[in-house]
Amino acid sequence: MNSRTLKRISNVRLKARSELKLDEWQQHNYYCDKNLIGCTKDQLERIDARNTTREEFIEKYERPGKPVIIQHLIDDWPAFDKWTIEKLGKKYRNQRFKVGEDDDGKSVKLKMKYFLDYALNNRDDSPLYLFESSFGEHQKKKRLIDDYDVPEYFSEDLFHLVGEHRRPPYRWWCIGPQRSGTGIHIDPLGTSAWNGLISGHKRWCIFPPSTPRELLKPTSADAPRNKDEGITWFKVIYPRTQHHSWPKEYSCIEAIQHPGEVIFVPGGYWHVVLNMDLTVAVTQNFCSSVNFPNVWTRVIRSRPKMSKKFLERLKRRRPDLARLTEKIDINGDTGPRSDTSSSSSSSSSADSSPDSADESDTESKVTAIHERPFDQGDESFVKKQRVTPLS
Ligand SMILES: O=C(O)CCC(=O)C(=O)O
Ligand SMILES: [Fe+2]
Repeated sequence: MNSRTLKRISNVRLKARSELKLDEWQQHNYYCDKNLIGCTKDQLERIDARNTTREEFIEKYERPGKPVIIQHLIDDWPAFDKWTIEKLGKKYRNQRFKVGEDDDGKSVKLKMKYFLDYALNNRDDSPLYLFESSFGEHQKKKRLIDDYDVPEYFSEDLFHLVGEHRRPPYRWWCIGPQRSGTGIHIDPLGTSAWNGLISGHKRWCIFPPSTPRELLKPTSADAPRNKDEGITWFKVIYPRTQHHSWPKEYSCIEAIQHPGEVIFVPGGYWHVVLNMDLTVAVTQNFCSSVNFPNVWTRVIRSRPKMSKKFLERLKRRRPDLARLTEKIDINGDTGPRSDTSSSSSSSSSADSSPDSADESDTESKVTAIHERPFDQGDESFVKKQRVTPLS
């Protein structure tokens, strides 16, 4: 790493993970542990978008809530040409992208040129991960939007109805160095997600919504100061999932996502990701008429103000769904909530919406996943999280 990069990175490391001293970023020597990224186990079903219609996808995968990898869905994206490391390094050289959050929930940002130097030349156990959700609101960074299209399968986007400034964060552009990743979680507000990989390889483990969180979440005892890192999960929990004593009904669905593949993660499913090499990807979360009942329940609970606006808009534009809300038992158990127990802070100013009085502005995908562990007692956890009011 260039010495100027190192200086910037040291600052960012201290802010983004204040629980780690600078010499602790490499304490486990995972850089030398090639088993973690050498895995080839891959059981997830693939479908070919060239012979699967949108209706078929919805009936066979979205409605039953079945994870799947879709091939040839994004073959025509300009991103494959535009998002090479070399071109990104030139086009966005001095643009600052989010690589973490500080203890006050403020975005920690880094210029592209420093991040790429770091991404290619670091030996951190769990490197910083560029995870940017607000690119749509920036003069220069919003050019990224021209380089991809939301695939037809996922084109229904009900949160669009509440307006761009009110809706929860929903799209993330990501560059993940080798060994970086996302700890085990469920996506926020019952939304489902698709993740399109442009380059590199991602290792995924996915578990059904009924899997008990105690089985899946590393504790502070398992991994002091590192319990929420993706790589920690693969070190600590993954081996347990392979043991004969692991309950069959909670079997791990493993996949290696290759460039050009899109993975579909239905709402409610636990998932954890490790970048096996340098990856570039884009991911979006969505509320469609299929997952609407689950999403509605959670919106009511954690974004009460937004739910009013949402209902008002639904009445005009989707009266069928507006009527459906009257039949949804919002107190009923609709499976596990989105998991935010790694969250310790509210979303960045760019991510926060006008509904700041809502219970869980913190329930953004960004804050749900990509920040420091929160090691305090349950009481402060509940107060600070404010995302699991009915837990
Ligand atoms: O790191 C990844 O690619 C997975 C991201 C993810 O699951 C999420 O943002 O919800
Ligand atoms: Fe996720």
